[in-house]
Amino acid sequence: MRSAEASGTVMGGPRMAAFRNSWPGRVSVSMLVKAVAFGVLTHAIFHHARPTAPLVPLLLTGCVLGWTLVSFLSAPWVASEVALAFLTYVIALFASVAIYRLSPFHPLAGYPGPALAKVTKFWGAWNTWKGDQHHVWMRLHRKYGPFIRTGPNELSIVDVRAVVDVFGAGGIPKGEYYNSRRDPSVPQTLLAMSGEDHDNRRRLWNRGMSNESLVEYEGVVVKRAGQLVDRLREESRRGKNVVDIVQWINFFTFDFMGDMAFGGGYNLLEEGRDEKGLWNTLNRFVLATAVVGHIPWAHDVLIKLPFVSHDLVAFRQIGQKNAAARHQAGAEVKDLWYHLSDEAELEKTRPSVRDVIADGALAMIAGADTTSSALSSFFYYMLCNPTYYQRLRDEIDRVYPDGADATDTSKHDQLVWTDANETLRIAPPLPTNGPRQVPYNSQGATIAERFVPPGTQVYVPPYILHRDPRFFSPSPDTFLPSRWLSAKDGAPAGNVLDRTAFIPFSYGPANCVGRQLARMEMRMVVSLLVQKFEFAFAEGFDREGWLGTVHDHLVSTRGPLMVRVTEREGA
Ligand code: HEM
Repeated sequence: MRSAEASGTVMGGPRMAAFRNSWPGRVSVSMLVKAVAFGVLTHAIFHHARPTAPLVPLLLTGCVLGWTLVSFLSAPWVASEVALAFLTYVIALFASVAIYRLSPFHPLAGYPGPALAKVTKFWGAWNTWKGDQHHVWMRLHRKYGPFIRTGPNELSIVDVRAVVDVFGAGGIPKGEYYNSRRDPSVPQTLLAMSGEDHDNRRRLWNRGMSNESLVEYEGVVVKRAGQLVDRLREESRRGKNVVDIVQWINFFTFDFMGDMAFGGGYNLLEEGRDEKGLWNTLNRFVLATAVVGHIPWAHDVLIKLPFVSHDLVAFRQIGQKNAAARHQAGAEVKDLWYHLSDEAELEKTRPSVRDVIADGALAMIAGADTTSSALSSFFYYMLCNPTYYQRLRDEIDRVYPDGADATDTSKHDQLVWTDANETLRIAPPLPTNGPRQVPYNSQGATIAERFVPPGTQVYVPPYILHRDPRFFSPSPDTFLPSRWLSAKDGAPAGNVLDRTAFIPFSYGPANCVGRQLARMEMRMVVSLLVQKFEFAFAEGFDREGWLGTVHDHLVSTRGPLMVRVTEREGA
């Protein structure tokens, strides 16, 4: 039949046309075999060459190439045949990938996990989109144990030895996940760096977060915390005195980070509303980067789609604009910018403005959203636990009697119940944190005494580690601040069985550089607000439902937390 068609002897007749369109009856088996072979070959090439960033264009090129070749080899052909060949090629390609990832030949075959997770990273992207990655992984760890496969080349490990093996000095570097979050038009931020580059940039950040620097920033916290009290006082004097405490805390942390990082620029507390939608932009930015982090190869393509890129670009621009303005203005105070740009000229070479601007958006996200998340959770758990709330208030009234200045940080070491450890344990602001990646060009790594092959991304998720009875017992799922008290504070000892498992600020050389600042901020705000106000859940507020609004988008985002706020007598 093919030779007759090719010679043109039967071309064009109506019966022939009908016959031609009646595929798959007349499709040649050899053509299908070729399509399958090309699909498997494309997989083999991709597997070997490991194209990361531009995978999509390569995939498409491969598809088109396969299509053309199949079409050519099975010529003469008709459109329906080519369509079927192409479809067969694509199915064969994806089937080959899926079979390999599920097979005993895959290097991670020995690790348990759901089939979908083993086959595609879209599973992880979907969980992040929904915001419940921490809950999904928790269920899997409870089913399968400390090691689970959460992606084709990805593990989540809940073992205290992994904290040291992964995050400790000599641990595992950052990889594709962090690179994909990066704006290709600007230099890398501290967050995405590893090795020597990280050490060099981190030295500047460490200076900006040293004890001396924190003393400089205290005045800024005091000013903004005072402004927060004023605004809540105004609200408490209004009719229903019900406020969304999450929103006010957001405003506080955003304004404060703006002051500290860029010498000022945001005035959300003063305006009492977020007219420019900064928080929404921030939240969408956090979500977009978290989803893209799962599918790094898609970043270069997604970034070009206006509805995806809008928030990524908008937020980066806000951070970079403020950073540039601060650079122009020069140093008035020794803010974070002063240290990051080495205005004291302590380094051999000063970082370029572009380098410092790159850390602009990072400072806002890393500093504002995290602290806001921790403070919001603190208020939530405090209000859910009236006995704890009473103890906290008694302590603050004792340490700062008769309305004494509750911003006095010299008394912070007397604040036992005000410490936020239990909130950071039960609701870590980065519930699953970011992964590290065993380098491709390595021999693999040993993590918690198990071999992990090159290229594997490894998570050690704080949310799950913190609720593991091997490390926090009894009642790891219960908010129990007394577990952090030592015997001298009158608490039963032994509730924190292994402190290395407590990693809300991560661990090792790339742990949170701002943790002392965050703790100082939290103690100050809690002391001041609890001293001045009485808080209670607003009537009818769905307190159980609020937990469902907390989403794991790398940094956790949260919905409105409606509380009744009343001024305390004599406050
Ligand atoms: C309660 C508040 C905070 C929490 C729970 C928190 C948590 C964390 C965690 C878990 C990491 C490691 C991220 C990773 O490995 O991918 C991190 C890194 C970082 N944090 Fe925080 N953070 C908080 C507040 C702050 C503040 C106030 C700043 C100040 C700007 C800050 C700046 C940073 C920076 C720059 C890094 C990157 C460090 C590096 O890669 O060397 N954080 N934080």
